[in-house]
Amino acid sequence: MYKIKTLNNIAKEGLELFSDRFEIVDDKDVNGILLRSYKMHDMELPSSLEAVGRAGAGVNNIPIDKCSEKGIVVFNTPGANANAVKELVMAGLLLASRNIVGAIDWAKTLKDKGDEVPKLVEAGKSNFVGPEIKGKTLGVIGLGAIGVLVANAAEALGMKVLGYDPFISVESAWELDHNIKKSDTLDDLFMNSDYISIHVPLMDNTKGMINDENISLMKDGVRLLNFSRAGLCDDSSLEKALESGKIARYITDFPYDKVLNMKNVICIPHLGASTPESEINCAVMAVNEVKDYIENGNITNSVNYPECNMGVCHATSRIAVNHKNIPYMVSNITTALASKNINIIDMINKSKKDWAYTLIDVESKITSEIVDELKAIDGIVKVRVIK
Ligand SMILES: NC(=O)C1=CN([C@@H]2O[C@H](COP(=O)(O)OP(=O)(O)OC[C@H]3O[C@@H](n4cnc5c(N)ncnc54)[C@H](O)[C@@H]3O)[C@@H](O)[C@H]2O)C=CC1
Ligand SMILES: O=C(O)C(=O)COP(=O)(O)O
Repeated sequence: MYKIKTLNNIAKEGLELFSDRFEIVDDKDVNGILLRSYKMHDMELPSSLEAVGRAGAGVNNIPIDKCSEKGIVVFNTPGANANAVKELVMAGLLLASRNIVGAIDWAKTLKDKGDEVPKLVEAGKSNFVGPEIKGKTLGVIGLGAIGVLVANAAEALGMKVLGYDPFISVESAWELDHNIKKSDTLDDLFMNSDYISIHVPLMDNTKGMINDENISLMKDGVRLLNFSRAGLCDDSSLEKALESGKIARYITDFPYDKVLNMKNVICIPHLGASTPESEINCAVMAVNEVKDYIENGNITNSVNYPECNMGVCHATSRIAVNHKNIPYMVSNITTALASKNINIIDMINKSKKDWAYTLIDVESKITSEIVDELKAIDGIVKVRVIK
């Protein structure tokens, strides 16, 4: 029986897809983990762990390098929550413009003022005037699953849209509305945008990408939206810019104490992916990925190991080997098998940056002696007998 542990609530529509070869348990020694935003960095990774499935996009809550070194494949669910985030970003654009939150708060103060309310409304409303988004320029940083949807939706609402993504995928480029202008540099986007929305992952090279230097290039009164991760904006730069009015409003899906105390900030409690549709999409995708990896050794949408698919095994046995992407691995593995007179009938070897994966179907039963021999090869970090 394969054991799966969930570290966050995972939609039942996903969990139900596990066959009766799987059980959801609360043990330590599990084959797979499913999670959303749970921070795994301080968690001990058991030697039994084969797969981590992030039902969502961002993987900064998972110790990817540590997982790679232990041969644990980390999956995410690209695009599965993108529409949910896009819809909230569209709301964010309007919240950034029309002082809707301030106005609603003020309207609540009129409670119990009887027949006076309509008169007070008409007298007070001029305090809450805010600009339209139509005709204004939105700069979208990161044109992946979410950025593309945001750019296209803003364009459909009459905005001019500038996009910046030096690593844009061919698929995203195909999806992008032809009216969206490419910004060759980030500086160019900062200088020409009335609204800026960030849709990049939090990584070492994107951390603090909104800082004093970049803010100084922005238009006075720019409105900034961050539905990606808190760490993309430098705290003290943000605080200064909001205080001076350089940034007129900051809308974020990632509240923390310091930002909650800043002026002109609207905080949403990380609701980007919190729709039933997105929760189901993410759970279904994550479960299918983890299940196919554990049962068949196939890898789809991993962030640390390469894509690999040999379907269901029809041979006598299948072995999966996670290893470093270094010379002689394939020859060492095949030599070890040949030395035991094991004939290979199908095989894939793929690599992704520093890590590689070899999936092999053979005509004989795999013994624990062969597994131990493979495990002893320098560079191999995990060996699994799938069948
Ligand atoms: N608020 C929420 O609930 C959610 C937040 N997110 C956040 O949004 C981020 C983006 O999500 P997706 O669009 O689904 O991911 P994605 O992987 O489809 O897109 C990310 C894009 O950023 C681009 N990129 C990377 N580094 C860049 C850089 N330095 N400058 C410009 N572009 C760069 C990539 O080329 C890629 O096209 C996630 O990493 C996550 O942090 C994602 C889902 C839900
Ligand atoms: O998918 C992402 O990156 C998100 O930020 C969504 O997080 P959640 O699944 O709502 O905890």
